[in-house]
Amino acid sequence: MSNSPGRRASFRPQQDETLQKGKKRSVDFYIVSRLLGYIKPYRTLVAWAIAITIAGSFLGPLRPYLTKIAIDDYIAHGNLKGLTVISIFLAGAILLDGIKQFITTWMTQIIGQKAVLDIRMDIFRHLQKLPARFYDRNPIGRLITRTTGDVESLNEMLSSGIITILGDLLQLFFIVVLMAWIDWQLTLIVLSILPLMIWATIAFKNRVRIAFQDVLTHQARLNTFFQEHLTGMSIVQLFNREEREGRKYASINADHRDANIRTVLYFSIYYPLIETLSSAAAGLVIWYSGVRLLKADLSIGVVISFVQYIWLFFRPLQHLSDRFNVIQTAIASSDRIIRLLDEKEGIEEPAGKREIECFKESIAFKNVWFAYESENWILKDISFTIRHGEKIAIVGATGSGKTTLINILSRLYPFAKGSVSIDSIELSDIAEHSVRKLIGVVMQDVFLFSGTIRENLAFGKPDVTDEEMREAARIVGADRFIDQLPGGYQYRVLENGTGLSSGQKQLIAFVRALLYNPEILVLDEATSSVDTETESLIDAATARLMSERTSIIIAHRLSTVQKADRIIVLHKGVIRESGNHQELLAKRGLYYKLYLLQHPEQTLHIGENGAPA
Ligand SMILES: Nc1ncnc2c1ncn2[C@@H]1O[C@H](COP(=O)(O)OP(=O)(O)OP(=O)(O)O)[C@@H](O)[C@H]1O
Repeated sequence: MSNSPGRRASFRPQQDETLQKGKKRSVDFYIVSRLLGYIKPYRTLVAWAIAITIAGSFLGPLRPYLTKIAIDDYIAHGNLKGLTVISIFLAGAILLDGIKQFITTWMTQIIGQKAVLDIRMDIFRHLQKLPARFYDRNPIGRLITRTTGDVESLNEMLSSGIITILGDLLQLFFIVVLMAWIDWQLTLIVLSILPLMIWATIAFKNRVRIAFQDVLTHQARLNTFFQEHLTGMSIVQLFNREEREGRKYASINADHRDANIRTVLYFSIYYPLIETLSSAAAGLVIWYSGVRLLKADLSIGVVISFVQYIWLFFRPLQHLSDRFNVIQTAIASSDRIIRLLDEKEGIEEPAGKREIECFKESIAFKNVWFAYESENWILKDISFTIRHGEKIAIVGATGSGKTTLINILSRLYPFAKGSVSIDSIELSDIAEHSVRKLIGVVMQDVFLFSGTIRENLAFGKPDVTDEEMREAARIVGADRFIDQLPGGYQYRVLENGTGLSSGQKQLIAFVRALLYNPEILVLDEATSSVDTETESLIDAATARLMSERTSIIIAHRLSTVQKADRIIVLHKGVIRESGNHQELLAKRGLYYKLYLLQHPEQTLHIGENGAPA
């Protein structure tokens, strides 16, 4: 029946497909227009490359035609002078064609490299603006693939794609015109193969496009896994996971290989097929030429020129399918790159944000609620005030939300409900860079870049003088160990501070923070234990860093906690207690329990009333 459910259902995919196609076309158009934006600065170079390609595209097709004239008009009539002249023309055409190829290759490569440099810069600048939330969702390996594999395939299109396609199309046009000019019947034989070839090319193109996308997806997975395991190699080794991680890698690697093999399979079918079709065309031309030669209806020059034309004709055709491939892959890559560049979440700061030059009065959290994911509240109804010059310690069990509190204050994550203000100005109304200038954060895990100690210390203040740097290192107490390093301040730190102890890295982070000289210091104290000497060094350094500065410290060590003007006790995202060390001990509440848990040896020193003896 015509209106059976099955029949009706069959309409849907078709409609969807049409919609999809329409959407895809507009997406492709959008991508192309964005890419053109990157080419625009080099339009003069592009114009030259196009002009030279157009001007030189007849040189290749001219060669068989000149060969035909040489044979039929001069060799056949024993005209040596004519033969010499035509040979000079032929040599000139070959030479000019070579020069044209050199110039266009050189120019298109330059255009590609320049545009790709701009794209890479845009990606990097954009990544620097993206918020922490974005990095929670996107594995580093995938992002690395954007600036390597994806940018590379884009480079291939920009440098060898479009202009070469134009050259190939023009060459095909001239070849067909010259062939038809010489002999239309033989031309029809050559063209008769074309439908088959176009069909094979389209079928190949579609399959290879999908397969290439698959390869890139697997490539990103491979990179993510590889990058993650290189970073965490010591954990892999310490937990004896080499074998199992090796197996996991083998599986991802095998998927990548299979995806590649699929593309190779299509190529290994397509190229011999095209070869066979071209040979079939050549065979047909030779057979038909033979028939006409026997009837003395054709000259030998025509036959030789056509044999040359067949190879000239099918080569650009083959090139074209290659180029379309490059373009398809590059469009898929561009789509991913442009989607990344269009990622606007949290990066567009509306104009008119306030600048704060200095911190005068207080930081106030009022009924702040925060969740990393939907309604899974990590901070619940947090309210507290920090006055200028106060030193606040935040304590609480692991996972209670201490770091999250700091993440909110330094605007790494936006909060959902409530208000956070600095000097009565809403945090969200202050320009991001102004907040970050005001607040200096020392993270628990110190991150150092590969480079010299000096470069790492000057990260927040690039124009720092040697004297200032030495003075800051002296204040923090880092000068002694830095001086003992080979090369001192010029000592090269390896990636992420490898080669330095965790205590040394802490001290470097302190000097870096001191040089940045923020009005509000936020310090996530390291939990890893260091030897007693370094401990006392870090203790003293912390005290110096905090002195005469509003400080908020996630405190793990008793000495820091005791020195704080006020301690905020967090428990499962809620402020449970607040007060100074003695007040909180006297309360015998959560702080008291935490304190005893971390410092059982201190029990004896606590008097009956809860105050330290
Ligand atoms: N980027 C994130 N995405 C999702 N959840 C997160 C993220 N960072 C932290 N969390 C979750 O938020 C909660 C609070 O984490 P937070 O790092 O603030 O705790 P903390 O008190 O600083 O702990 P610790 O003392 O162990 O450093 C934890 O349950 C943690 O799993």
